[in-house]
Formats: sequence, C-alpha cells, structure tokens
Amino acid sequence: MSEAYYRKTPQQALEAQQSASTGLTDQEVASRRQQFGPNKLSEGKKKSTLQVFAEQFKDLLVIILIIAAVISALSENVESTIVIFAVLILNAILGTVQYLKAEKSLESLKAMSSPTAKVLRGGARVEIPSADVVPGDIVLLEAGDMVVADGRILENFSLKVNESSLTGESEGVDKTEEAIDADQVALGDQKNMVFSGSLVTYGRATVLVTGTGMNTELGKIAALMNQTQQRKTPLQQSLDDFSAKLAIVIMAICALVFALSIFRTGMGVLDSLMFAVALAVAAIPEALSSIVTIVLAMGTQKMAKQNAIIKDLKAVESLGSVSVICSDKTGTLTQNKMTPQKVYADGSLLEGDDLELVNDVQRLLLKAALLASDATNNEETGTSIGDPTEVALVMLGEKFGVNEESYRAQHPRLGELAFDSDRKLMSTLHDIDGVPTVFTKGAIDVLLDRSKWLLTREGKVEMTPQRKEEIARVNMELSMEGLRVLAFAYTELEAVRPLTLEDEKDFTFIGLISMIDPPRPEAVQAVADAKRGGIRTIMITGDHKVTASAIARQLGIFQDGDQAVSGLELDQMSDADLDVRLDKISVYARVSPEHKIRIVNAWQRKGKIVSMTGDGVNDAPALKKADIGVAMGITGTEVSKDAASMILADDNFATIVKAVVNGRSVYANIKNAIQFLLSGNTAGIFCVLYASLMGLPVPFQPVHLLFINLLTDSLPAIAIGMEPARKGLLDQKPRDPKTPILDRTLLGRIGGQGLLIAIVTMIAFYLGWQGGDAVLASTMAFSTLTLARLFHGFNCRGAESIFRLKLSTNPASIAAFFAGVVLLALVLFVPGLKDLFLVSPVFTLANLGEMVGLALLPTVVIQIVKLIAGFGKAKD
Ligand SMILES: Nc1ncnc2c1ncn2[C@@H]1O[C@H](COP(=O)(O)OP(=O)(O)OP(=O)(O)O)[C@@H](O)[C@H]1O
Ligand SMILES: [Ca+2]
Repeated sequence: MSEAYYRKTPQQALEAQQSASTGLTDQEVASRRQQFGPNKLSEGKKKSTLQVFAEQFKDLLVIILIIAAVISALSENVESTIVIFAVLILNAILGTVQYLKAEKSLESLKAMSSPTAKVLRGGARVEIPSADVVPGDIVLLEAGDMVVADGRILENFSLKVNESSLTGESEGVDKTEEAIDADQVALGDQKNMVFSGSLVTYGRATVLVTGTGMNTELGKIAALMNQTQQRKTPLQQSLDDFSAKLAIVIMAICALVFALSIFRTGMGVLDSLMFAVALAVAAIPEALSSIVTIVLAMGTQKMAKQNAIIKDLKAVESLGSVSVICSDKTGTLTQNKMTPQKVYADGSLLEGDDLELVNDVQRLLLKAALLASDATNNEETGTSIGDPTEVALVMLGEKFGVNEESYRAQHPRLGELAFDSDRKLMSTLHDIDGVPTVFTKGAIDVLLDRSKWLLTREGKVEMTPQRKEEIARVNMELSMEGLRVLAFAYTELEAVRPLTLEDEKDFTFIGLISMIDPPRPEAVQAVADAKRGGIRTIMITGDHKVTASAIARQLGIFQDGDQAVSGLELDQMSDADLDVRLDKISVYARVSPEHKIRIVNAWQRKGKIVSMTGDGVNDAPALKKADIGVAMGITGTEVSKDAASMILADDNFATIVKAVVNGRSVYANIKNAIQFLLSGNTAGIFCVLYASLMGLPVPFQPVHLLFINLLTDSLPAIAIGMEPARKGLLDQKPRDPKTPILDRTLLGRIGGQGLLIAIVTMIAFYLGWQGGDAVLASTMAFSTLTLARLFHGFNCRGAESIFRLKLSTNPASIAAFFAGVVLLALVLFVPGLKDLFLVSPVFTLANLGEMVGLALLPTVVIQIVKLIAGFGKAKD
C-alpha cells in the first residue's frame, strides 16, 4: 500500500489519484465506475428468492396442514393430500412474490430519498446521486451536506465537520488542507481528511475522493456489523404477538375438541383428528400478516405520488395518529416568493410608486442591500438564483435601475461572514472610497441592539433611545401587515483583514427594507382540514414575532386568545411554565433550531404524537426526536433529509396534512381488513365447534378452508386495503397510539358478524344433511361460507352502509367479489376439480338457490344495522 493520503500535499494526492483540480473526464468516470462499482455500502447478505420461498414454510400453519395431509392419506383420501400440498406450494409462491414486491417498493423509496453530491467533472459543476461518485472525483462540500465518500481536502474554507457516526465525538471538527507529517494518525486527528457518513456543519471545501463504497472507513465498520434485518412496525409486531397467542388458544381448543369427539360421541380417532385439524385450519388467519405488509407498502406508494416520500414503514402508522404539526413558516406555509415593499431610511417611509432615491442614506441602503447579498436576477429572462430574501433585494435594485452585478464589480467582496439562522445576520467587507467597510444585514432586533449611530442626511448621529423607539415603531407597523423586515447597517475597519464574529458590532444603522411573502393558498385549507381532524398546527419561524403572527392569522393558525412566543422568551421559561402555556402558544418566532427540540419534548410530555419540519443542519436533532421528522425535498440540506422519516418533494405544508389523512386511511383499511379476515375465520370456528358438540359430521374438509382462507378471502382483503381515503377521516380525533388495533368494538364486531355467518352456514349444512348425505351437507356448508364471506367483503369496506359508500368508489372490491365467485363456480362445476375438492357430484338448482339466499342474509342484516346507525348519526 502506498502512503496514507493525510501525509500527501493536495498536489501529491491529485497525482496519486491521477485526477486534476478540474475533475475527471466522462471517460475516466466510466472506467473507474467499472473498476470500483457504485459508491454504496453492501446491504449485508440479501435473502435469495429460494430462501424467501423456503421461509414461507416456516409456519405453524404448515405443520398443521402436513398433519392434515397425512391424516387424509391415512383415510385413503389421496386427492386431498395432493390438493393440500398444491395449495401449500401455491401459497408459498404467492407469499414469495409479495415479499419481493414489497421489498422492491421499499428500495425504490430508498432511492428517492438517497443523498446527492456536488462534483466537478471536466471543469463543470454537476449534482449527481451519491452512488455515482468514484475515486478521483472532486467533491464540493458546503454546510448542510452529507459527506458521501472518504476524501482528502484540497481547498479549505473554515470547514467544520461532525464525525460522530465514526468517532462518537459529537463536537464539530475543524478541518485544514495542510499535510500531516506523522505515522499512525487516528481518524479523529486526520484533520485534512473527510469521511463518508459525516455531516458538514459549517464552511465549505473542495475534496478529492480517495475511497468509495466499502473502501471507506464507514464501509469497514459496516462490514464488521451484522447488517440490518428488516424491522417490523409496531402494528406488525402486535399482530405477530396476537397470532402467537391465537395459535396457543387454538391448540388448546383443538385438543379439547379431539377429546370431546372421542369420548362424548364415540367417534373414531381418525375422524376426531379430522375435526381438530379442520378447526385449526379454520382458525388460523394465514393471509393476515402479508396483507398488512401489502397495505402498508401500497400506502407508501400512494403517498409518494402525492409528494410525501416515506423513508420507513413505521412512519405510515405514526402518521395516522399525529396530533400536532409543527411547521416552518418560510417556504412551507408561505410561497417563499419575496417581493420588495416599503423602504425606510433617514426618517421617511417610501412605498409604492414614490420609491425614488433622493438622498445619500437611501443610496447607501441600496448599496448595502446589493453588496451584502449573493442572489442574482436575469432581467431579460426573469429568472433569479439565490435566497428569495436576497432576490427581493436585487429586485428592489432593479426598480431603481441599478444592476447588482455592476455594483459588485465596482466594490469587490474582500471578506464575508455567511448568514446562519442562529445569528440571523450576514456581513460582507468592501472598499468604499478607500475605507474598508463592513455591510451587515439581518434581523432588526439583533442589528438595532448593536447600533451606536444612526445615518441621516446630515451624517452620523448618536443612536438615542428615542431614535431606537422610532425605528422599532416603524418596524412594528410593517410587521403587523405581515411584511418581513430586514435591517441594514455598516461599520468601518482600520484595514482589510479577515472578518470575525467580533466585527459585527458598533454599527451605524442605515435603514429597513420590507418584503412580502404571501401565504400558500392551499395552506389555508390544509390548516382548516387539520383542525377539523383534531390536529393542532404550530408555526415555528426565524422571522419576527409580529410578522409571524400576522401571517399565522391569515392562515388560520393564530386565533383570538392564542399567544406568540419568541425564542428569547422561551429561554426564560422553565419546562413547568412551558407546560402550562403550551396549549395557548401557536406561534414561536425568532427561534433557533435548538428551540425546536424543546417544543417537541413539551408536546410529547403531554402524550401527543408530534410532526416537526426542518431544513437546516441544526434541525436534524429535532427531526430525529419528533415522531414524524419532516424534511424539505427542494430546499432541505442532505443532513436534514437523512434525519427525517418523511421528505416533502414539494416543500409544501398541505402535503403533510395529506400524508396524515393517508396515514389514517391506511390504518383504517388495515383495521377493516383484519375485521373481514377474522370474522370469517370466527364463523368457521363456530361451525366446527358446534358440529363437534352436536355429534354432526365434520362440516368442512381442510381443503375447503384452505381454499377460502388463501384464495377467496385474500382478494377482498386486499381490495379493502385499497379503499380510497374518505373525507370522513377528518371528522375524527387523532387515534390514541396506545389503544390496540383489536379494541373491544372490533372484537365485538368480529364475534357478532362471525356468529351471523356461522348460523347461515349451519342452516345450509342442515338442509344438505336432511337426506343423510354428509358430502352434500359439507358442500352446502362450504359454498355458503365462501359466498357469505365474499358478500361480507362489502360490509368491511367502511363504517357506512353500502348505499352511502357507493360501491363503485373501489372497483377492486367488485373485481375481488366476482373473482371469488368464479373460483367457487370452478370448484363446484368443473368435473376434475369437483373430485379434488371433495364436492358433492350432484346438487339441485334449489340447493344452489338456498346457498345464495342464505349467504346473502348476514350482509342484509349488517347493512340494515348500519343504515339504522347511520340515521342515528345523521340526526345528531
Ligand atoms: N439572507 C439573509 N441575510 C441576512 N439576514 C437574513 C437572511 N435571511 C433571513 N435573514 C434574517 O434572519 C431571520 C431568520 O431567518 P431564517 O431563515 O432563520 O428563518 P425564516 O426563513 O424567516 O423562517 P422559517 O424558520 O419559517 O423558515 C429573518 O427573519 C431575517 O431577519
Ligand atoms: Ca428558514
């Protein structure tokens, strides 16, 4: 191995990688991509298709079915044995396909949310997916970026990096480009290197990539660790627990039924075993867990189409119980299209058409605005680049016929302190008529406090309390209209030198520029929707309290009696104070990202499920702490996207509310599918139990129950999972995450509906049994149970009656019904299948009529009950 990169100079490093400071050519990239592969960590060992297939058999059900197959063979019923095995294999194939499909859809979601990197290639700056980075690439890092490969720093501009994922050290590390002349330097001390998986918290740098994929320090760790298993969501876990308990109960009942059959009715051992097996097959909800996974995965697909990219299945579930949405203001609730409005300088407020530069103070204000900002605007094409706040300043310049670029060329920037939302200031250094001058723009409260003088037509005067008050009054007036106000000041230095934060003081105040950022129209509706659904919206912003409150009022977030609190006031509150006032506060203004964690914590102490938005590096901890961390797809930093569980592709508040509605709908659909599956199974259990107690022949063969559980029941269950979200979902309070999905109401419905279906099934059985034909009786019972469950699928689509629901809103449910009927008809009428499924060779048209009539009965009863309940609801 050659010498470590930290010992090399930038030039030597470039040579060692055979790269150049302008980056690689496309040809070199292609050949290196061939050689090194994609820049990805290998995902541990992925399960092979065969493994997935084999796992489908690792199930209690299978053991029971094999017992059933053996018993069938013993009772000289070889066809049954064959059918059972065929069904088992079919089931395993279906399970495998579903698993692979769900995995694929999760992978495509992962791809949508994977980070990008800015690189120089052939001298041009391009943004590429992190997977496409190759050794030798020149990566441009800036605050908010995630480091996606290991590299040697070539040029350093105060780069600060958080390497906690590698070193455990949570303090940021200052970087350098100087070579280190030492052996065996620990990772944390390799100050001229950056490592994949770390976060840029400050400054910027150009970096030569020296290692990608598994050849990074992170890759070495990942190789050591046992790679992640798919973790289950709380819902999946609780259903697994439920299934395990159910299995034990079923075994106990089976033993009881077996004993009863032998001792009470004096049935033979084989026949008694048949009863026990039928019961077990009837009771076990085979399709349940895969259907839950499918519905969750379909939910994420749908949300992605509506611009909410979910990074974790768990989030789908939590979304449904969100009760507080904390949202940034600028860009999320507002349009982030700033237009300049009133301007204040030298004691007078200019607005609208009387904007005209009449004196030196106003001219200096404009100069400061254009010099201390980076945005540019192309007047011909009308396209602008940069921070919207700064774009507004450039637009203001245009109003006066001043071009930002000529100003900037006249007074080149000699130093700068970048804007950050903690300091709320930005400063630049210029030569103005031979005097090194610092222009600072930022939040008025911060600037005014540090201003010693005020610039007027007559020159600098002292900043007296009265003058301060006058400026504060003007600011208040502008802010009350919902305008965003930016303050400007300058200070002079003795000589040109690098700026430090210490230089942002002893200012001469110049004036104010206000701008308007209108609310997003759809946000008003979304806030109202959320409110109807019992969800509180809270505005969190770096902007001024009065501006924020005015906008919050326009959006319907801030109502009479509500309070707005500033970050400063929040700092002075104890947790106990905050808990008392929390319900009243709907606007937090002038907050720093650290405040967001406190707000999340406070709501979580009240047992609320909280969603929090964020875009910056410092927002990451709050996003992680929130139940649903939401990052901005367009303006968000890679770091915030990494910490979030949901990404808004359109940065839009309304998308959060839509996702919450979808979360509720997914949960409701899963609940309905569970109701459908379990009530059908319960009916089967009741029938078998009843028959064994009454000494009747076994009403169903295992093949019958398998046919229903795996085929005719799965289709309506999935269709129920596809039920579209309904308006009514917003009339409910958020779900309490602590109540189990199988609550008492649901269990009651499962029992009641199961009983209804069991009654008609046994009536059908008796009708067939009249002539003492056990096969006809069993055929009648099987067909009635199948059909009744197919009809029951419509009952489980929602709480409303079919008439209110409108059948056509979910075509899948109709298709599922008819597919089920066709399958049943095949079994009943196709000669070969008839034998395989042990169906009676002959039955009359009357028999057929009885089956259909009886099967329809439970659904008629359930619909009448729903109608009556619906009338009751309509009245109140
Ligand atoms: N480019 C900038 N240069 C100087 N000061 C700025 C700049 N952008 C914003 N500010 C000042 O800093 C304050 C906070 O800005 P920040 O971007 O943190 O929050 P915001 O965009 O106003 O609100 P939100 O947190 O809702 O996105 C602003 O109110 C403004 O006074
Ligand atoms: Ca912001």
